[in-house]
Amino acid sequence: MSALNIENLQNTFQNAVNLGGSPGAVSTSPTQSFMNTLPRRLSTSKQQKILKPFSTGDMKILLLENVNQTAIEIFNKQGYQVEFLKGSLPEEELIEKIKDVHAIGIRSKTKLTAKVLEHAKNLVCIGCFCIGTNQVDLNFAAKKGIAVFNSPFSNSRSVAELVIAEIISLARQLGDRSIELHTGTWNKVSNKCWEVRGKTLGIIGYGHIGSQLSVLAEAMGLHVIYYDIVTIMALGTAKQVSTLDELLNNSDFVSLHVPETPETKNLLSAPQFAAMKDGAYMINASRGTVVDIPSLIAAMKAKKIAGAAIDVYPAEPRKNGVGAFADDLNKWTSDLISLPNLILTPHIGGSTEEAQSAIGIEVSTALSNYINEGNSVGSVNFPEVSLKALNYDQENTVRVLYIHQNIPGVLRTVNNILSNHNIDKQFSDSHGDVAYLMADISSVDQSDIKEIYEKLNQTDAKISIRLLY
Ligand SMILES: NC(=O)c1ccc[n+]([C@@H]2O[C@H](COP(=O)([O-])OP(=O)(O)OC[C@H]3O[C@@H](n4cnc5c(N)ncnc54)[C@H](O)[C@@H]3O)[C@@H](O)[C@H]2O)c1
Ligand SMILES: O=C(O)CC[C@@H](O)C(=O)O
Repeated sequence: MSALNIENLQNTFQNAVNLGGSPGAVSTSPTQSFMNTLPRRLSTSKQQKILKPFSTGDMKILLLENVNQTAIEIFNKQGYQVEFLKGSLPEEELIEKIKDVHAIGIRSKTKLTAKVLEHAKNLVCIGCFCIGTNQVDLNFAAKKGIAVFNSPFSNSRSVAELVIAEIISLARQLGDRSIELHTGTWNKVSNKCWEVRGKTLGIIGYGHIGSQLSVLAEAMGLHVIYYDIVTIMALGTAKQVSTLDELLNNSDFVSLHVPETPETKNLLSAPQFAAMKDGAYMINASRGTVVDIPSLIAAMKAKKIAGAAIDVYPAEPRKNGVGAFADDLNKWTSDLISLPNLILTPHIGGSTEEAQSAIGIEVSTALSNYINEGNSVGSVNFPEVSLKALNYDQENTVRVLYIHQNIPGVLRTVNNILSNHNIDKQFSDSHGDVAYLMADISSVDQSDIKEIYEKLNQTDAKISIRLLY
């Protein structure tokens, strides 16, 4: 059973009575000012009706990992109950907490595995307040009817700027000079310190971040080459190369911007470091699994690699704190931190005020749109379906949200159930094994709603149902 279903029908009916289909009742619902801030996908001159067939105060949102204040404000304006925690939670605590929440907001550390999601009886949607979604079992979530949203590019610029800073810092050994001076050592050297002008930057993964980095790097006089599994239009004078080896053989700096996938695990390991130019530099701000760290340590000890910057690690601490980054987390930590010209940062590539604020707004808005209207556009694991917002002229109209197994004959069954009413609009799409039907049906009396719900609930293909009005 999904969240806002039969158990919530009492609330549903109560709320319907409260609203009474009348615009005057809007003051009991979330503020219109918030709704006005939502980027509307379809404009209408009529006042949009706010669809919320549940008591908003019963809507529970759990926000972990210090999700930005902008998100809390948006959810508060909706009238939802928001619980906010600064860190992520260990599995057992997460399982307890997730049991009764309707939406959860996380960043990169919270692992929403099948085991955890199995306990999420009321969960309607998940917000990843970041780019990466590898921390969520996306297929399992979809099969449970849980839509997952992320922020695909709000922190791309922040990551690209960090990498630019690191390219110059590595070329000038800035980290080491700074540490030395902090401890009283004056070490004025130019040996193996370089300008970046005229050097070659090799970018692995030319997506949102890689291509931003390309533009910034060219502005500083670097030549840019890139390797990607798909053919992508080059920006500026950058050039795509056809093999990873070609990139590694020709780059003074190699920067990784690929997602975590089975194919990118240990993408850079001993053979790839061997293929790099002598004295080259490596930067990884993608995911910790992409670089085989013991091989990097060996290549740096052998002076094959002259410096590296790492922002992401195979295992990362759940929260900030002294002593959190140690051998019990990743067994090679002591070995790694002893290396010269190595910049280590605690997964802060996307951690700027600008990025976090934009992500907070973007993801909380997507979740609110999905909760309130059923609009799944932008979901990363779900069919993307949307219908024009209903307006107050459309009395007695109910929006049916029916998530179901993608098997033949379902639409016929559903349309039979809805056939006593006028189906004003209908939109259905599928994504793998899961399909999502959204329909606005008119001429529905309050007394019909429970019956429609119960009939849909008895269909074999049903994953979850919500009725909004
Ligand atoms: N350090 C941070 O704080 C931080 C912040 C944001 C994103 N990230 C990470 O950076 C990654 C990239 O972000 P993005 O927004 O540029 O993603 P994106 O999806 O826009 O681009 C990724 C690119 O990698 C390519 N790619 C995939 N597999 C590849 C492979 N095996 N070899 C070569 N290319 C491959 C894709 O074709 C795509 O062009 C994210 O998935 C995330 O894990 C880290
Ligand atoms: O903010 C985070 O925890 C993750 C940042 C980054 O890795 C992302 O995927 O956007």
